[in-house]
Amino acid sequence: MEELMRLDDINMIFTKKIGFMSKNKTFQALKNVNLTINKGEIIAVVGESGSGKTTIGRIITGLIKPTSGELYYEGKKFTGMINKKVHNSNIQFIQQDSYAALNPVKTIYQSLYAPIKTYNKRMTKAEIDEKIVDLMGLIGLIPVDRFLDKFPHQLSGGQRQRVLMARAISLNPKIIVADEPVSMIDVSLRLSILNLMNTLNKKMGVTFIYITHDLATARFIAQEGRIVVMYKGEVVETGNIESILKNPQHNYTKALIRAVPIPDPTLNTFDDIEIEGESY
Ligand SMILES: Nc1ncnc2c1ncn2[C@@H]1O[C@H](COP(=O)(O)OP(=O)(O)OP(=O)(O)O)[C@@H](O)[C@H]1O
Repeated sequence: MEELMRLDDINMIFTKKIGFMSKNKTFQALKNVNLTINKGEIIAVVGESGSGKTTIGRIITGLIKPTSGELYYEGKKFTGMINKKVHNSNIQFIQQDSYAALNPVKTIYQSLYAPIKTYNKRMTKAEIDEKIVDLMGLIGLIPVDRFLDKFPHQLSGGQRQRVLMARAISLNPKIIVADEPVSMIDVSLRLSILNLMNTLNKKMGVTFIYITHDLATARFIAQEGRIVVMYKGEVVETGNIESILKNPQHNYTKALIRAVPIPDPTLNTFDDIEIEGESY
């Protein structure tokens, strides 16, 4: 496998100001994290709340800089954001709250159009419109005309997550970091979003970093990929998910497995879920 990004001994220390006149308090959110991300793979980062998953995601995307350690992207030192507004279009971040991620006063068409135009100055309006129609088809929001003039609040959570996927892939990224993308949407629609990530990974070769507290969805999405288990800011275990489930090494992983029922994906447990109403 070809290396795309490497996190080399990353530490992240946050400083919190506690009250007026009092001393700053520091908190180490990541401790000596080493991780290699390969081209085209799916990695599920699993851990409880506060274990540092989102912090890793924000560092990979270049939204924050680590306190120490180095990041390499395609073998070169990765400096993250070009400036505060312009992110590296190769690495996209999809957050949990799809409503907050979209501008409430812009239509879906406007939300998709702007980033494509920003990164492809030479594309004409007609070319961008064609690309938007293709993207909408790819992420399954059809008939396209039914959605383009809608505002975010007029869509369901699942539909908004699809729009975020479309916006992310519109820039032809190499990596998409999806931070709990299904935790705020209806259980019956989660599987379709997870499947969409799998499809985009297979069709476009996009590397997905799927961040979750939920081992079951991690297992579903990373069947052929890898899992990274985080505990208190450290990567405690990494490898093929089935091997880790069968033979967990770290006590936290053992506890995590005991705490949640994990449906076996080979039993197609999810297929039994009836999706009512909309099919996305
Ligand atoms: N900007 C910040 N300033 C101070 N502390 C922070 C900041 N960002 C994160 N933290 C702290 O770092 C720790 C790890 O946070 P992080 O969001 O990475 O965890 P997480 O595993 O993603 O948890 P969750 O699932 O709840 O989002 C938390 O204790 C959090 O309070």
